[in-house]
Amino acid sequence: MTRGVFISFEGIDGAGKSSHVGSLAQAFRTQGRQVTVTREPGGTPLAEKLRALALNEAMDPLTEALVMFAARRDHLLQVIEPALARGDVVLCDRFTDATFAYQGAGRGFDLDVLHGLERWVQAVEALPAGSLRQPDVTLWFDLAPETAAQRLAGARVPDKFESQPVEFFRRVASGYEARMQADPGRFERIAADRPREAVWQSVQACLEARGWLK
Ligand SMILES: Nc1ncnc2c1ncn2[C@@H]1O[C@H](COP(=O)(O)OP(=O)(O)OP(=O)(O)O)[C@@H](O)[C@H]1O
Ligand SMILES: Cc1cn([C@H]2C[C@H](O)[C@@H](COP(=O)(O)O)O2)c(=O)[nH]c1=O
Repeated sequence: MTRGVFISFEGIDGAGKSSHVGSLAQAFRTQGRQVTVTREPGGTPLAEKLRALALNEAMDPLTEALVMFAARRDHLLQVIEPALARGDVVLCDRFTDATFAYQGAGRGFDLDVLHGLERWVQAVEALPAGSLRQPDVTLWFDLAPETAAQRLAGARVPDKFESQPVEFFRRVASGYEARMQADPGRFERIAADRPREAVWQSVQACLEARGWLK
């Protein structure tokens, strides 16, 4: 049976991730793969309710981190693990790197606590004890916060995170950088300051190089 592949998309708000999720899903389907497209926080009825709270209600950083990980646990068990067991390609718009970047680096919340939560939440039955479910590859759309803000200006009503100042997103970007340094083999850094077609070429090239896309 074909092995499932778990691909996450990361970056600051407005970096241009979501624009490529649908195109990548189509590319995999054209090659005969079953694809599950999902997002975090969200992806299940419960996690979507938690998403609405996380994106719209003020809460302290620990509460925010717990809400993100609670949504993730439900999403992993209900959607991601069954899809990987079926052999699907799972395209997930954000995963745990976002928690380290936003709650950890952005809010300044304790990274040790986040590592602990990661260990609890991402231990799943399909993996040996001590292993955690992580994406096979993480596409990090790297864009200057000023450019992302310009792209988002007027595009939609900003939520709690999108309303944060540029300084917050500089810290978030440094959080992504730190996650990449800690696990360089998993990350692909995509220069997102180029026209959409050039960014798409890079996305395809990364997945071709790993042998997942022909
Ligand atoms: N390469 C690009 N050049 C210029 N504009 C772009 C590019 N890619 C996306 N955009 C535009 O930038 C805005 C943000 O794009 P998109 O929603 O894909 O970003 P995102 O990273 O998914 O953001 P969020 O995480 O906040 O949902 C949209 O208006 C989109 O049309
Ligand atoms: C998973 C996750 C997400 N966030 C933030 C990042 C974004 O501002 C929103 C999600 O909105 P999007 O339009 O779907 O990108 O949530 C976070 O702070 N922590 C997380 O773990």
